[in-house]
Amino acid sequence: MPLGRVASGINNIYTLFSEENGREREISCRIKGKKLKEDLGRYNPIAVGDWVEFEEDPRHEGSGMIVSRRERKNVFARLNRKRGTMQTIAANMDLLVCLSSPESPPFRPRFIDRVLVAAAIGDMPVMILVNKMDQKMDSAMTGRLEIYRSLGWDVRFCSAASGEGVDELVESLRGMDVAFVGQSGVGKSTLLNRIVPGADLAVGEITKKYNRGSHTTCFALMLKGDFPGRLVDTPGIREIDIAGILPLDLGHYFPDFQPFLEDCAFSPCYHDHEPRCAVRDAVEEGRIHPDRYESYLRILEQLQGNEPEYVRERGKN
Ligand SMILES: Nc1nc2c(ncn2[C@@H]2O[C@H](COP(=O)(O)OP(=O)(O)OP(=O)(O)O)[C@@H](O)[C@H]2O)c(=O)[nH]1
Ligand SMILES: [Zn+2]
Repeated sequence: MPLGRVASGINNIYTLFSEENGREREISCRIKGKKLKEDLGRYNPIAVGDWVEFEEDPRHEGSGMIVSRRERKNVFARLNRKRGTMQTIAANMDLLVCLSSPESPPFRPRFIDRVLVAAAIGDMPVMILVNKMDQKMDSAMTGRLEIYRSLGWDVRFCSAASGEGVDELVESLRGMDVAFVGQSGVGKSTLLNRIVPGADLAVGEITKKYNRGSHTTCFALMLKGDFPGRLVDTPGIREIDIAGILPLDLGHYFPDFQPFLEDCAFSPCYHDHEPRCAVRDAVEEGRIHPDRYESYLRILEQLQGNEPEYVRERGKN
């Protein structure tokens, strides 16, 4: 059965990229029988980046039915709070680029921390990319970026507007499947238009009143066009709610906590109220940045408020 890559999905109609005799075709598909066996009551059983098997309709060239989904190597997903289900934003990516900006919208390390946790749960590697490097960066921001770098994340800078840093970025992404996430208005569409000429993504004006962008992209979208590798644009995200892990395991998704996790007096330890907690001691001693610890506490609180059935559900698949 032919294999296709999910490039977009709107209102249960999916566009697949499928290669046939070295030629790329687009197939418009629905899910056969409306449900896949891989569908575990998720917000979306199929996500951009998925590999799926499909049957083409012999009477309508270019349209067909998705029959099954291949196992995923990784996912980037969040909890859709309204529906209480996991929403997969992209699957099978070599890299997730977490895009941010210094001033408009303002730098939000708390958001980046959530992206890093969600990506780690789904086994997706992350690059932290600061766009709009023409804007002013304060010392709190550069300090935070330095922490990410020291913890092993690739931290880069560019300006989609002027083009500075973009060539180096493109060089580092060559041949990879890469999804871009970020808050609305950080410049994803501007950057992708620059990287993939002809991508023609809508660029929104920053809503000045709130100093944040409005939603001009509606769904994740795998771009066509001239790039060696697949690039995926995602809608501007305001919040990322974490799910798929037990609250007690959250500390393992903070690499800066790793050296201390074994030394807490109580086991298990939530690292929030227990006496003689090695993580809290490390915060006191300045060995863990207090702001990273604050991110941890907020995510912990959110996880503890999740419905029980979404706590245990694995982030993957
Ligand atoms: N100063 C500056 N402005 C930029 C840069 N890159 C993009 N912008 C501006 O930022 C605004 C938002 O850009 P978009 O590309 O629409 O942002 P987005 O992240 O795609 O936003 P959503 O579609 O809402 O997710 C636009 O007015 C861009 O012109 C940059 O490097 N520097
Ligand atoms: Zn502890």
